[in-house]
Amino acid sequence: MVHSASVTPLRASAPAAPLSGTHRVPGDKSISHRALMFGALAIGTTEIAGLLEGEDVLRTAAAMRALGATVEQRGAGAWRVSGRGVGGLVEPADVLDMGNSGTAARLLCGLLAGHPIFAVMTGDSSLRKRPMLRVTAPLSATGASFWTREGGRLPLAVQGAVEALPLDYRLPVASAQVKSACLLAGLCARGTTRVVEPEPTRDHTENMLRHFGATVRVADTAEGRVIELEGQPELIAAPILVPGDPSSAAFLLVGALLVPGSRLTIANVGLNPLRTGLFATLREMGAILRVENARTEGGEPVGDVVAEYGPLRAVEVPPGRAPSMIDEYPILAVAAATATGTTRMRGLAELRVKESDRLAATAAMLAANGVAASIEGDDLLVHGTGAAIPGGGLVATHMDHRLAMSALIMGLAARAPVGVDDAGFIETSFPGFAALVNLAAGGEAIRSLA
Ligand SMILES: O=C(O)C1=C[C@@H](OP(=O)(O)O)[C@@H](O)[C@H](O)C1
Ligand SMILES: C=C(OP(=O)(O)O)C(=O)O
Repeated sequence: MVHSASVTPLRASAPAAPLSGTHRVPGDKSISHRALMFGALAIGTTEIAGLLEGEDVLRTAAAMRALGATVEQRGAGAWRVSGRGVGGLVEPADVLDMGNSGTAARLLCGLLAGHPIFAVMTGDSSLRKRPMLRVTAPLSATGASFWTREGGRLPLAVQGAVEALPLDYRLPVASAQVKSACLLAGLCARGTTRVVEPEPTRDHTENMLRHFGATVRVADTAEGRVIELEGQPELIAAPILVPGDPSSAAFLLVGALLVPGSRLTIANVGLNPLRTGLFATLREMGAILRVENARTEGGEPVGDVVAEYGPLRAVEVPPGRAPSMIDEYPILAVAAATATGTTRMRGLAELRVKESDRLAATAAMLAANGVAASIEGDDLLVHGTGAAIPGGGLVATHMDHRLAMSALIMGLAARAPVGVDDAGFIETSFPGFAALVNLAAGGEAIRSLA
């Protein structure tokens, strides 16, 4: 289950045929983490269908087991979680290793803060560089104590609160992980936990809390979006249907926009409006991208997304859109590389603290393949070629799945093949990525570089 010590270099080149057919991508990563965590906190047995079986989510599954929940795989994507009730998690016997996953680590901090137990958490060398103070600082106000490595990095130790106090916290950055950590801690606290976000971020936590029976109020006010949770609810197990991950669908859909003659459908994609900023941006760029069979499933909007090849033009992406497409900038940059004109993506400071410094790494990925890109403050500028990307470069992925997938999609639309130094981290969020691209391309567009 864990990314092995060996690296997986891959190379992508223009496919012999356009991308076509109807395909599905694995389950949504954000919803999958939360399904396992809420299942572990609920009374009864939660049946999950469509769970993402990527390494990040498997880390969460292992952590929930270590905290006393029963977590079983029943079939492909079908998982069963028997929970311990809010406040019922037990002290783990060993260190919790969250691998490459920021979401798993930060949400778990919230969950642990509310339980009177001691735990130690670590992660891989990418996760150990990422800031945890953004959660440990607000969570300390519950009464929990955190000890982190210098700079607020993992490994960390936590002694959870005996009687957690409710938080009243205004997020300094737009982050669904920080919001969710506060709400998870608030489950164990007596009284109302209040979180204010400057910009709305993905609301899967709020939706799932309601789905399990908690009382959550959301109001848009002059100070931002205010979320209030009534503490110490009894969460009751409820079935969860995980839609396809729009952040994963993005790679194949952009591939279809870029490879001449393509027409591709990704069925069953989650279309929560707080996740669809990329699709809005691509449409502004002139992309032929439409939703068919729009429906609601398991409380989340879902649809089949169809993409067709066509020319793209540069746009300016406003900073306020970042939360709704925060993981999609590397693949948007690939689309922008083929567009006519210069695309400016504004307000991307948060990209510096992802699995890698995605702002620098995305610019370097483009530069290595003959596309001019620059960083001005927190903005990324991509000078589109208005034609095929030159390609021919080897991209350093820095343990970052989204860079690896973006670079490989770029290779499909480039004149010369594009290599990536290590595609192994794609397993964190999109198992089977290369095979699915090759299926859509009807041949080996992505192959081993070894
Ligand atoms: O809450 C979540 O599931 C996520 C929130 C985002 O992170 P931030 O909260 O740091 O913006 C996103 O980048 C990550 O992939 C998943
Ligand atoms: C940023 C990401 O995930 P996480 O923060 O969970 O590592 C991502 O999947 O792009």
